[in-house]
Amino acid sequence: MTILDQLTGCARERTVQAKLRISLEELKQQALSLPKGNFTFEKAIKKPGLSFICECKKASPSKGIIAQEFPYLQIAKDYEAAGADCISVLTEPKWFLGSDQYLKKIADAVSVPCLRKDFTVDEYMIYKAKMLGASAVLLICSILSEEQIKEYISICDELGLSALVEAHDECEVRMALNAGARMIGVNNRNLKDFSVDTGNSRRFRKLIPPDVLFVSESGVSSVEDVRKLCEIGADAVLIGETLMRAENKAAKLAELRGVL
Ligand SMILES: O=P(O)(O)OC[C@@H](O)[C@@H](O)c1c[nH]c2ccccc12
Repeated sequence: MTILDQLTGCARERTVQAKLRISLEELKQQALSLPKGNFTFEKAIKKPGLSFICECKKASPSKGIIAQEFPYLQIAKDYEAAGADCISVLTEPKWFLGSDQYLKKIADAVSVPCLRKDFTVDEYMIYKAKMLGASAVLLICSILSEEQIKEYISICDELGLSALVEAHDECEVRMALNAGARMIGVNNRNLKDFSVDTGNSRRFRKLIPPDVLFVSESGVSSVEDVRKLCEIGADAVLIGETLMRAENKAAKLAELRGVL
């Protein structure tokens, strides 16, 4: 079994457990009774220039523990103060050591839009993301069918959430486009073997039409990486590990944004 199979299996199991506490119908009703979102995540990325999505992540399956100390609220506030356009929060508990509560507390404390970074395998998780204060959810092509992506995008539309549809190869980019994605994240990391190649973003950029937002995800570690991604016309970069390992996150973000 690959790690991706295990991650999706766990996400299904978490959903089964959560449904015992609150049924899908009840959660759906609660989520739909909240004020509709305003697609703020997409809007933040649409602004001219390269946008920065900064990630709060304690650990990952490929790197183990990345941050021994994890004052997630302070990290999120530092990101915001240093000019992050959006914040990505891992909620997957087992491999990424994330938590729904991290997202809820961060979304309450900052005014930039937050992405629920998790392995969405059930519509339940989208309603839950809304309840937690997220402005966007991640839909990973390699674990979903085109039909599911379509269906989940329409649930997001109903809630005013943005969907970041993640693709790792040409076939998945086409699948995302066919499903009506307005925002595609090209993952430079292969979730099957964890190899990283920022050339993915360069290769797939031309497949993505100009009216679809293009986010380059993973493995961005230097000003040079950022400059190259800017050159190919990325709308945003999603950076986790590089920021999480930096002692001074604000300074690191300023350096990557070219402000220093
Ligand atoms: O830490 P990095 O290499 O900067 O990567 C961030 C982000 O792209 C990565 O965490 C990620 C990309 N796709 C995912 C899907 C699930 C969990 C995590 C991810």
